[in-house]
Order: sequence, then structure tokens, then C-alpha cells
Amino acid sequence: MLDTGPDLSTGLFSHIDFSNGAVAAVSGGSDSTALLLLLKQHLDKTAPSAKLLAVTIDHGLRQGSADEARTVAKLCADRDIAHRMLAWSGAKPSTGLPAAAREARYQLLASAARAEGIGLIVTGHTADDQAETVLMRRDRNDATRDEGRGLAGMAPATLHDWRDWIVRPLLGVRRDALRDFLRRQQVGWAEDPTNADEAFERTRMRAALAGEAGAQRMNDALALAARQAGDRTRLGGEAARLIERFASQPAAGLIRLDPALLGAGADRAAVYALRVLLATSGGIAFLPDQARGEALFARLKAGFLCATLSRTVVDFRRAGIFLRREMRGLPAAAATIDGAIWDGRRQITLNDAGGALLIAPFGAMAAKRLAVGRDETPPSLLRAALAAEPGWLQAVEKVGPEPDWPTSQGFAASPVVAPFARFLPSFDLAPARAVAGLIGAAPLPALPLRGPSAG
Ligand SMILES: Nc1ncnc2c1ncn2[C@@H]1O[C@H](COP(=O)(O)OP(=O)(O)OP(=O)(O)O)[C@@H](O)[C@H]1O
Repeated sequence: MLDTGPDLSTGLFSHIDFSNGAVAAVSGGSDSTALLLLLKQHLDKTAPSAKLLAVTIDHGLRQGSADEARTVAKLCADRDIAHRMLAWSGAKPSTGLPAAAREARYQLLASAARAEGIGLIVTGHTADDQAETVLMRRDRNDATRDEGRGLAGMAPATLHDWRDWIVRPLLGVRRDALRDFLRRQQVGWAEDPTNADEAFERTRMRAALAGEAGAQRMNDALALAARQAGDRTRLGGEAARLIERFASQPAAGLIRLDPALLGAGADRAAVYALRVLLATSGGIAFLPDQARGEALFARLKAGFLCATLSRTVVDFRRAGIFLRREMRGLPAAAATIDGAIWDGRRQITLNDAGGALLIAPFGAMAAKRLAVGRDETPPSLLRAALAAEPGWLQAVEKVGPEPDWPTSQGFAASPVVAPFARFLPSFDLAPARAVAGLIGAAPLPALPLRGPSAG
């Protein structure tokens, strides 16, 4: 699996479709600098007309970051590679800084890619990063909480914002091999001082994996990640088939599960499917935890119930098992911007009147007045689901004419698959696609990979 041969670029990129170009995310560290040069070699050989843009984000978080960005710019100028430096200018939170920096970084990389008509971002994550990630997750016991999904590590490709692919071609390559390559090329790199700071969990893990002593642990961690990735992909495929067979959507915001799901003899996949659907209905980016999903599934097997999990009301009655967003905690009436995600569940497209609109939950009173229920779905459930859908009010004047959802002229709301809307690892493509089909979300863009890693 680990490639340490002299011509690293062979085989690293041949499974990736670069026909729409690529943005290379280059921090100036060894991994991403090597990524850039290897990719350039590959494209020169195989697709010289493909667009390549190197992008460096200056997070403005430590001294020297702007100098590092300038060093990358110089390297790019020498090698005839287009380069952009982008600064993270937003407010920096006092807690959760690394996560906020990562979020901002991907937003900036995606906007640079879109500006050039590129839909693919490549990063320099290595086998070392993968092993560290997996072992840190195992030490934190994330595995028991989520059935080992996280132990699959980083996916070879991840869809960002349901639009831009992030591809990690170096996940099978050791950092040492990349550094040897750079030395042979006589190209230097920047060392991030935080990588030496033992206060960070990742630094300590890196030290534990160093040298001969760490080599076996590293290989074991990578083998574990590969096994877990296979398991996660298979389980996702089974869950997708269950969703296609047993789930339907009688109305926007209302999912019906055929109770036959409970006796389908595929409990593990059914629990997974249930967790994905709960997060989708509730507009939550994370799946409810495994133990709660299993407990709910066991209760459903025992008979009719009404329960709430992941902001979703689960209502099992004679007509079926119904999932809908609970009314509690819906967003208050507020102006919104075009393209914003409302309540984690609906992407809002504003029409002309944008500025004057407040988006608000449709509400139980308004839902009550509408004629609903032409099929066997209980009208009370249709109304309850409708009440939690977005409606609109006129912002400036007094409350405007009665909201006329779902044919409002003010805005359109299209469903998003909440747990996968921001980041969709390629392991989870099958359930994401199944849920998108179920709720009418935009279809997934094609995966830019060929071969087994295409999932
Ligand atoms: N400042 C930056 N500018 C451009 N790309 C960057 C920058 N920082 C990191 N990257 C990209 O992300 C890859 C991983 O970097 P690193 O491991 O430092 O970040 P991370 O926060 O762990 O990443 P991630 O959040 O993507 O897991 C790099 O190889 C590079 O491709």
C-alpha cells in the first residue's frame, strides 16, 4: 500500500478525472508542496491543457504565515503554475479555532475553485495523517459511540457543500517518501511550529508513530482504516437499499417507513438507515449515536410509539412509521441570504422580493387552514410536517398576506440531506444518494474517481 518508489507520481493520480482542472491546496508544508510538484509532473505528462491552480490560505493565526504563502507563490512562479493567496478575514472564535479555520479554509478553497470553473480540490493528506487520525479516534473511543464508522479515517474523496470534490491522492504515501522526493528536487518546505508542540494530541501521536518502533503500529492503523472503510461502505450500501425499499415521502418534511423494515432481517443496516433519516428529518449534521439508534429501533419492534430523537418526532401508528421535524427549536422569523440553509434542512433561493422577506416556520395555525390529505396518510401528520416547513412574512410592513406555501413567489426551499450536506465522504455515497432521491434533493455530482476507491 505504501509507495516509496522513486517515481511517486506514477499511479497516484491516474484514477482521478482532471478534465475540469484542479485546485491544489498548498500550505507550504512538505506534504502539500510535494503534492503540487507531483501533480504538475503528472498533468504535464498526461493532460497538459488541464487547468491547475495552487491556492494558499493565510489563516493569519501565527507569525510567518504570510511569508510561507509568499514562498509558495515564488515556487509556483518558478514552475509556471498559477497561484492565489487568500486570507481568512472572518472573526476568529475563542473556542474551536482549528475547526473554524478548517471550515474557512475549505470555503475559501471552494470559492477559488468555482471562480475558475474547477470542481476539484486536491489536498496533501498522507498515510501518516491517516494513521494518526484513526488512532486518535480509537483512543477517544469514538468507535463504540458510532460502530467504528470514524475508524475508516479520511475518505479518498469528500464532497464539500454537495458541490466541490476534495480528493486526497496521497493517503497511501508516507511523509518520509514525500520529503525524500522534495530533497531530490532540491525544494524546501516550511515546518509548522505547532507540529512540535506536545500540547497537541496529534503531535504526541506523531511521536508515538515515529521510527522503526512506530512502523508496525502505523501499518496496523492503516490496515484497520481500510477494513473499516470497506465495512462502512458495505453497510451504507445495505442501508441505501433498505431506504429505497421501505421509505417514502408522502409530503415535504414527512418520511414514512414501512413497518416491514422492522422484520426485514437486516437490523444493523436498518438502524443505520434510521439514524441517517433521523438526522435528515431533524436537519442535523451528525447522526444520532449508535446506542440511541439501536434503542429506538428495539422500541419500534415492540410496537406503536411516539418518541423524539435528533429533533425528529418518530410516530409509529397503524398507517406506518412517520418521521418529521419537531416544532421545538425551529428558527425564529429572520431575513436570510440567497443560498442559505434554513434549519439545516432546506436551501433557500430568494426570488426578486428577497430583501423584504422574513423566513419563518409555516406554523401550526396556518397549516390547520390548508386542505391536506388526499391519500391514506393521516391529515394530522401532513399538517404537523407542513407546520415545520419554511414560510414567509413581509419584513417591513405588518405581517403580509397569508403565506401561500408551497407556491410562494418570495422564495423556493429545496431539501438538503442534512448529515451529508457539508461534508460527504465517498464511503457514504450510497445512503446519501438514496436519501437525496427520497426527499427530492439535488442529485449528486459525479465522483471524479475511477476504480475501487470510487466506492
Ligand atoms: N494554509 C493552507 N493553505 C492551503 N492548503 C492547506 C493549508 N493548510 C492545510 N492545507 C491543506 O490541507 C492538507 C492537510 O493539512 P493539515 O493536516 O495541516 O490540516 P488539517 O487541519 O489536519 O486538514 P483537514 O482539516 O483537511 O483534515 C494539506 O496537505 C494541504 O493540502
